Amino acid sequence: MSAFVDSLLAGRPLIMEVKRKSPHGEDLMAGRPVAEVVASYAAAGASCVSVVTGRWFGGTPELLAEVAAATTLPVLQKDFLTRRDHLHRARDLGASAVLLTAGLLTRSSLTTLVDGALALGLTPFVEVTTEAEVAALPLAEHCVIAVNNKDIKTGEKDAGDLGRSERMLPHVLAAGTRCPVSASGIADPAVAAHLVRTGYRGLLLGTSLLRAGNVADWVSEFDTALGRVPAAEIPVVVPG
Ligand SMILES: O=C(O)c1ccccc1NCC(=O)[C@H](O)[C@H](O)COP(=O)(O)O
Repeated sequence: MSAFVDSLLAGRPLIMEVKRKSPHGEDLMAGRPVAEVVASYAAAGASCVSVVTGRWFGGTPELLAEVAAATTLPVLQKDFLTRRDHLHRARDLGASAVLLTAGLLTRSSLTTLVDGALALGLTPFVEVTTEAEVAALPLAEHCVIAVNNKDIKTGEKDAGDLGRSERMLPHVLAAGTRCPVSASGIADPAVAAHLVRTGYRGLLLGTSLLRAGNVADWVSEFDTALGRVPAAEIPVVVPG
């Protein structure tokens, strides 16, 4: 059982991210309080919230606690988590899911961390960029498998290759996950809707939402592109 996966599968397939800085040093919060950004995500219909605590993106562990205190939605911690005590800290600070970056961990560390996360009731959110990483994944059926469209090894300074998500989806599904996610570099609501139509059950959105003037408008464009009627436009029928 995973609150993170259940929330994504039951609701809008959007994980909305709090990240202080872009890889190029741009201030993405623009002076807004964390709680205000998180509230705008919840109001716009996020199913889950992600928070980047890595310091190269301006994050801190305390930012996780701040985000978790501001929402009842399941929270993903994005950082380079490499040890079991990192998992304990994540849980204690309020995370429901933890990022494990397959390309940066040995197979045995990844297995230990997936096991450790599950034992603590945390959902392993395993990020992959190659088919070989997917094939080597332990306990894939208990993990979210996220295809990262950007390259973390070069600090995600690239624009992102959304074709990677398309190419890798059959391999990700074959691994047995209930919840394939496409992450990073998704700038356009129509492209986001296309990824969902191809079979992704979750999208991780950071920069595009943090830069959007109005998150609700972005989501409404996404809903329209997906063929969903935005809640605000459903006519209220008063009986009798
Ligand atoms: O991807 C990682 O391995 C990673 C590790 C530590 C901190 C952050 C990490 N990734 C950050 C991201 O992948 C992006 O912030 C996230 O996917 C949203 O991307 P974007 O929509 O392009 O801002």
